Amino acid sequence: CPIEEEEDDDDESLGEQRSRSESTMKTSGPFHAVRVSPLAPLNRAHILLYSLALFAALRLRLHFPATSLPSFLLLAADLLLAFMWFTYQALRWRPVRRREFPDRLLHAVAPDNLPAIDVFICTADALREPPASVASTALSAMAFDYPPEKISVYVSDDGGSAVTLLAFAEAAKFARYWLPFCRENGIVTRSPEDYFRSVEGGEPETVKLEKMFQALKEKVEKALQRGDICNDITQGEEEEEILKKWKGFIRNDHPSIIQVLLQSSKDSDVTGKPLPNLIYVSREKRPTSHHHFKAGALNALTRVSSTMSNAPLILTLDCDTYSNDPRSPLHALCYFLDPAMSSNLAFVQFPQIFQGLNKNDIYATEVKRLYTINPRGKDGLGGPNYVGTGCYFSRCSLQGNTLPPSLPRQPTDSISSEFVIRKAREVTSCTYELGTKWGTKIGFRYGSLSEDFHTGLHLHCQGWKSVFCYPEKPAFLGDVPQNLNDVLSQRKRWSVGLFEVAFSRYCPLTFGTTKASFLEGLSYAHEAFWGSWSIPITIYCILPQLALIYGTPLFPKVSNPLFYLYAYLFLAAYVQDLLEFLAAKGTIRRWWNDQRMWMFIGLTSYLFGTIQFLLKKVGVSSQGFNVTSKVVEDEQRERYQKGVFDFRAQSPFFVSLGTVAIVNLSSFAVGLGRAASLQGSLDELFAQLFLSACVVANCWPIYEAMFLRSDGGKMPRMITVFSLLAACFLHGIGYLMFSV
Ligand SMILES: O=c1ccn([C@@H]2O[C@H](COP(=O)(O)OP(=O)(O)O[C@H]3O[C@H](CO)[C@@H](O)[C@H](O)[C@H]3O)[C@@H](O)[C@H]2O)c(=O)[nH]1
Ligand SMILES: [Mn+2]
Repeated sequence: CPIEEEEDDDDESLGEQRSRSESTMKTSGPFHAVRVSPLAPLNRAHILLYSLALFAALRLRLHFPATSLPSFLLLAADLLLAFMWFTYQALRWRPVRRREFPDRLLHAVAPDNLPAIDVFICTADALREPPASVASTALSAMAFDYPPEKISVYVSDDGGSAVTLLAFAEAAKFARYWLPFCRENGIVTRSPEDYFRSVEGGEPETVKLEKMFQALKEKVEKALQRGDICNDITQGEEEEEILKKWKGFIRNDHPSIIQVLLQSSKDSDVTGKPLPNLIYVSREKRPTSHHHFKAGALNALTRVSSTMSNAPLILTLDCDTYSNDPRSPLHALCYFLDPAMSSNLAFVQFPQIFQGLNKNDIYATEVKRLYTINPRGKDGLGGPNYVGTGCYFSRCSLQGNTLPPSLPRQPTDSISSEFVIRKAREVTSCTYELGTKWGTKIGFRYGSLSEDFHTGLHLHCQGWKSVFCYPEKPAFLGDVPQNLNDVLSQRKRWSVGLFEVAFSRYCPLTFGTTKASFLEGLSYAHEAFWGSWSIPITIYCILPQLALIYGTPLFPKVSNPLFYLYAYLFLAAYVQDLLEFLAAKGTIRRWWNDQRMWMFIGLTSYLFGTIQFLLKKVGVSSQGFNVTSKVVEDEQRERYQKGVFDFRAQSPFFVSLGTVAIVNLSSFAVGLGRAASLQGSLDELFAQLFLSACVVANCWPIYEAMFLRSDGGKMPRMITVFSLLAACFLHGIGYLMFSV
């Protein structure tokens, strides 16, 4: 019985409303409420106005003879901008906000009746994803405020590393102390790594646990450095026995390795309470068979867990996404246990929120639009995208209702019985999926490097719904890449993955709009075609600037009333973007960096991603899933924390950025010169001069890195030279285009 639509427009903030309702309405009432944004009507009115202006501007472009190359390019750019704008409006149509009342839920549902939860944690590279941190993420989920015997944590190790198994074997021992410690002291940050980062010393109990965790970390690090686990690292026969499983195998060629590290029915913590199940899984890998990256790993875990705990709910977590609020399961259950929703609710997605961002978020790694603004927009249509982590699924949405709920087994069989382990190994073998619907019709979907986007789209198209759950206190926190090259590479992977969906038979524009709903399809299309931002961004960052150098006007004069049409289109887009950003608790400085990174990403990740995707289409190259590194060197971390750009990499991305920076600097200088000396040219060329000025302002960190800095994060000399050469080349093209 949820409140379907509660359009109360009082001034109370959501937080206040929540605490008030929770304290006064403990007895009964719905578990959650939803409210449509009061801005929705305003958004719709603005959509109308803006689309009229857009239409007029496109007509104007068509009027110029599109025979000349520059007008043709500008027309192409404008059409793409219009397309991206249009698809985005679906997200502004009906944004909603929700809130949950977990206390009411606890009041209404006895602990015995709470459903079991299987937690999936993926890791893929012991060097880029430190195993002790992965174990810390697992511990944070094991320590949920939830009956421990109802929690099972499964870790998928695609990195095929004995060190990860060691870290988990150690974590299993540490859990005996850690879980009661959290419970008894009311600790909220239950990832030990993050808890001890913020808390130092204190009670003897705290100091003791800190020492234990430190010892765990050191042991794991020692093993990592050695690259081998010797007897002096392991302790006791039991651990040696466990680690033997990895003897003689390498990461891309090994059988399934499955180890039950904790078993709720047998193992208990130091106070005698049961512990959650903890299971290590490294699915079979052979060089000859495709493993489908993270989606493959998640599907393997889905099947392994169905042979063991088979919980009706599944939480997926990336190895760096630790729980920051032990009550997140209860928030999710406020939806899953609502009979009005549960029948077609596939998943409850929490936002991705990150720790360790620098003050002004120079690389815009918060990705506010993707992770917090857009999901609210989608939530009003049929539900947010799945974003890969911090998401509770109903198992049926992944496995289909047709599947037998569990394998036939004796109730007396424990999850570590020979029979169950044999089954689990069977379902994680390389050949198990051949000829099945895994990855196509059921489970996490294959065929895209953005498996999360792809899976969410499929579920919505099958008629499932989802919910965006955004409690005041971040439920999960993750890591961000801390240098520019890593950020740009990550976004390139995303854009390729999204293109793979956009140009498949599941294109959101056709498949999405018809199978889900028109607006949902549009909103999915907006993200699927992200990579195509590269075309208008590149054109607008180069072409008008070259024309300016040669004195060719491409936009109406300031004295022409049509100039105001362009001014409106430009300003309204940026101002609306800014307002939305601020409304989502952003700051102006962060917004500025966000729009700068949009431009940088367009000129690099999206551009290279588009090219790579095309090459892949014609069969030239293909890319795997490059795991983002979660290890940061001290020097880099320091630079990042100071908010200084890091260009220390021989990266082709930087040549692209450097070239655009130089072209704009020169056109801005020439343009200013023209405006000062030639009468009337400011009137004619103002729009282009303004555009150059904007790009120059955005490129400021690049000029610094090329010409002013001397620290380790400056632009490599070679990259500066290549950029200068490329800029000269572009000037030559400009000469041919505008002067001959
Ligand atoms: O073959 C693989 C590759 C990756 N992973 C895991 O996938 C997760 C995400 O990888 P990461 O390198 O951190 O990628 P990001 O770009 O930071 O991740 C975002 O984008 C991914 C899709 O590209 C989503 O899967 C993630 O949930 C989302 O946070 C990590 O836990 C990896 O261990 C695997 O398990 N197997
Ligand atoms: Mn990540």
